[in-house]
Amino acid sequence: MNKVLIIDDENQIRKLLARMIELEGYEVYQAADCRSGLKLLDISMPEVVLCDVRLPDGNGVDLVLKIKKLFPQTEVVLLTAHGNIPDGVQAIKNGAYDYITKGDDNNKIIPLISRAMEKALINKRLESLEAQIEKKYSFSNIQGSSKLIKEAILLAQKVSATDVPVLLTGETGTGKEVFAQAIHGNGPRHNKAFVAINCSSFSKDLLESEIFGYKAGAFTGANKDKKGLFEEANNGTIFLDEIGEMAFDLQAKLLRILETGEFIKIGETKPTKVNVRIIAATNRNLEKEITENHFREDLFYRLSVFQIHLPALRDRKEDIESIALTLIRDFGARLSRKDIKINSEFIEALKNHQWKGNIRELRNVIERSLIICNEEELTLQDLPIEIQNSHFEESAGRNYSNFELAAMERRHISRVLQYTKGNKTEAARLLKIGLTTLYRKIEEYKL
Ligand SMILES: Nc1ncnc2c1ncn2[C@@H]1O[C@H](COP(=O)(O)OP(=O)(O)OP(=O)(O)O)[C@@H](O)[C@H]1O
Repeated sequence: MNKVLIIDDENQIRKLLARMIELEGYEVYQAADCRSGLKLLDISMPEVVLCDVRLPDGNGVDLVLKIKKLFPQTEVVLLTAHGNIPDGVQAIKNGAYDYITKGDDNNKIIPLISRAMEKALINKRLESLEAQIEKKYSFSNIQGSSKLIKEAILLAQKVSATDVPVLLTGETGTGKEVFAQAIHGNGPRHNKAFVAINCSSFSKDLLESEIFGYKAGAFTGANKDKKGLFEEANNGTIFLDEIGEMAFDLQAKLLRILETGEFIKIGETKPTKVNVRIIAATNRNLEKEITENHFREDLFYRLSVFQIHLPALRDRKEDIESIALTLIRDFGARLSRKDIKINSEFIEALKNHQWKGNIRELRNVIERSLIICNEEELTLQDLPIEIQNSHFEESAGRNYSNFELAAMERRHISRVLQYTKGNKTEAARLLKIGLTTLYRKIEEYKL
């Protein structure tokens, strides 16, 4: 139930108001002075406060200021004396939602409370969304406790307080965008825009229009002016993903922004000035791209003032288990499989895999396994076949070629043994081979 607090020392009026408001379905609290009003606010957190001006221990107009400072999402409506407009005006300056004349405007009170309540509920929702975004854009979101990831986090934390351009390098799925968001979210620009663009998703001309914008009439189809992403990100951060894919002549324009903070829109003659922090990312070897004349050396030196390399998942194997468990918990909650158990072989197989797609691939594999799994426990069988295979090979201590019959036989026997929960007599019966043969194969394949 939504809550309203009435602060008024005139008992009769307060009780009358309380009755009226209760009849509208609100939970009503009452206080007779500033001190008990603030105390009730703290305990019951009402969304709306209806407050008299003259109170025994203070003035309602000043109280508005205090309430808004301590409880910014609460909306206050001031009850002013007849004809005292200056009080109402000052209350609004102090942050009140509105004011109303006591006694005269009784029929306006309920609609006003209802509007103030709507605003207070929006304030609450906004605060919770902001908290969610803050969490998303924070370093606490970056999982892993290996030395390599900790070093990368430490560097990123240091650079986040500055305006220096950052170049994030690392394979696909290693978290370059997650790092860019955290650097932005922890820096002085955190409450300004974070604009991301993947340079590989556009042709050269489209990318130029997207990033720098254009003037109406610049080319056929340019009917009106278009703001580019640099303007959208003004005072905030732009994240240029896959920077290695940017066309050579566009790179010159980017270099100019880095050097002067200015660029010229397509079809424009005057430069536009912006104040944008640039974070770029690549999974290419830019030094190699420079030698092949695909990337400008001067731009590289400008961008790579502060370079952070994000380690591949296979180079920080010690993180795989904890990341996997967190992902199982998160996806498990979403897929209503909160209490699912995890077989140790499942985790071992994850640790043995090469993870060319890094955390993105791990996320996808975990989500898929949870969807596929029909039992109470995640087992090897719930993993994609290539992960199962590499696990079998790893535990056999040798590499089988893709076409080797032995590899398939090993995998099949292992699965049947898992199915019979290690019961060899039952496994031999299902495989239609003798028990001694099964023992020999278990020995041979090191199962
Ligand atoms: N350290 C991490 N902790 C938790 N989640 C992570 C981490 N790194 C990456 N992820 C998750 O992995 C996925 C891929 O991350 P992200 O898009 O940041 O990678 P990327 O390196 O930018 O990839 P690409 O080069 O393909 O753009 C996202 O779902 C992200 O939430």
